[in-house]
Amino acid sequence: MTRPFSDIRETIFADKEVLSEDYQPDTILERDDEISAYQDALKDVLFGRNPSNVFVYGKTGVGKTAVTQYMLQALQEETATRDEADDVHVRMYNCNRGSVYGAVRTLVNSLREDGAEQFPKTGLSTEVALESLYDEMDRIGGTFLFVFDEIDHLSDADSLLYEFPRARSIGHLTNAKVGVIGISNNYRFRDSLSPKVKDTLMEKEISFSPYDATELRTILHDRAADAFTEGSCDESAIAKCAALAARDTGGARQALDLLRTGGDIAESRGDAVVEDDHIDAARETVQRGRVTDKIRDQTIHGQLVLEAVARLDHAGDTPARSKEIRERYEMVAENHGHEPLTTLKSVQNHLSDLKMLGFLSVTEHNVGKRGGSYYTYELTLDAEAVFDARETIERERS
Ligand SMILES: Nc1ncnc2c1ncn2[C@@H]1O[C@H](COP(=O)(O)OP(=O)(O)OP(=O)(O)O)[C@@H](O)[C@H]1O
Repeated sequence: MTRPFSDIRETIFADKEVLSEDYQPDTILERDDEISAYQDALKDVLFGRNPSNVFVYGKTGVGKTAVTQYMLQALQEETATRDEADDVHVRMYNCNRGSVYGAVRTLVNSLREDGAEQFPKTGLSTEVALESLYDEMDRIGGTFLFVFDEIDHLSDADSLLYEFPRARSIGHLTNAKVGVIGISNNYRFRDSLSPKVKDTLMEKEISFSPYDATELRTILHDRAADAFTEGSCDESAIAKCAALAARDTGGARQALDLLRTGGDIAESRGDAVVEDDHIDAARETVQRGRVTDKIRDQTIHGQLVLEAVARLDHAGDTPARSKEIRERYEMVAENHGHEPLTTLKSVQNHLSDLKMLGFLSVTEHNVGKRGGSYYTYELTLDAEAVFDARETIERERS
């Protein structure tokens, strides 16, 4: 046998990185309206004015993060050329399951000079953390734009969002200005905020709609030109990825996943060109990954409630009532080292969210003449798929 690896050649991919999740495209296609809304929302920064707060929402994979990064980079480049504009400092924070304290602490540390003492993980109050943040911001000066991705995952987002927009007017900041950009794919997040916060955070709302097949095709076509060697990706395979993703999530991430996985499959089969049947084969793999992503998008307690239903399902104990699910949820939460939510109502709220997202189905049961009723819940996906996803997510966290 020849030496392992020695006869493997790159054939299909010219630059596979271009199809990866982390790749930041140079150009954003098919989002002209959103780009112009963003430009409008942030243009005050060019004139040294306090930035408006921006709330960006839309389903997963529709370009919220990509467009935000693109706009902020363009803004930084433009302000650097203008005398009247302050320096713009951008910090992006993913709120996945975090607390306000954790968010502020991360921001403080990111602003401290290299080698400076890190802000403590515990032991201080959020107020102290905020004071330190304001000190750092005033020391540096300029305009700060804090991007909170998945802002709906932040416990007590309301208090943070109340705080920042007022920091300057109540004298916490003198030398610095601050704007908040909140990104979310949970349309109901808005309703959970207090009216005062709604008024300030929602100064500018930018809504991203799902892509249609034609738009996705344009995006994929552009990426494929760099990702694949010439002639190694069939135009009809691209159209197929676009059509499948448009019918399902309307997200570019799913379309790109299909194309990359299709390329992997073609490569592993030793085929020279990515064609429709490679995309068909990619569908199942991508689908499995999507379940994990969808679960990852839920708050930690939403995930634990889902895992509890999956454990009941696995033991043949579904359909189950919310009380039974709550008992199992408490065990699951403790096993994973989380303090369980204390009220039945909060578990029921998670059950209704999980139902809305299509993870669970619900049956209403009417009892007695007086018309009392109760609900039972069942899992709509495979319990094993939930266990696999939860394991992956727990592994990532540790
Ligand atoms: N208009 C576009 N042009 C080029 N690439 C795009 C476009 N929209 C999305 N993408 C690509 O699709 C992928 C997903 O986009 P992005 O991360 O911005 O989605 P998102 O809306 O922030 O989703 P989520 O809410 O799941 O984080 C990224 O790899 C991004 O580069």
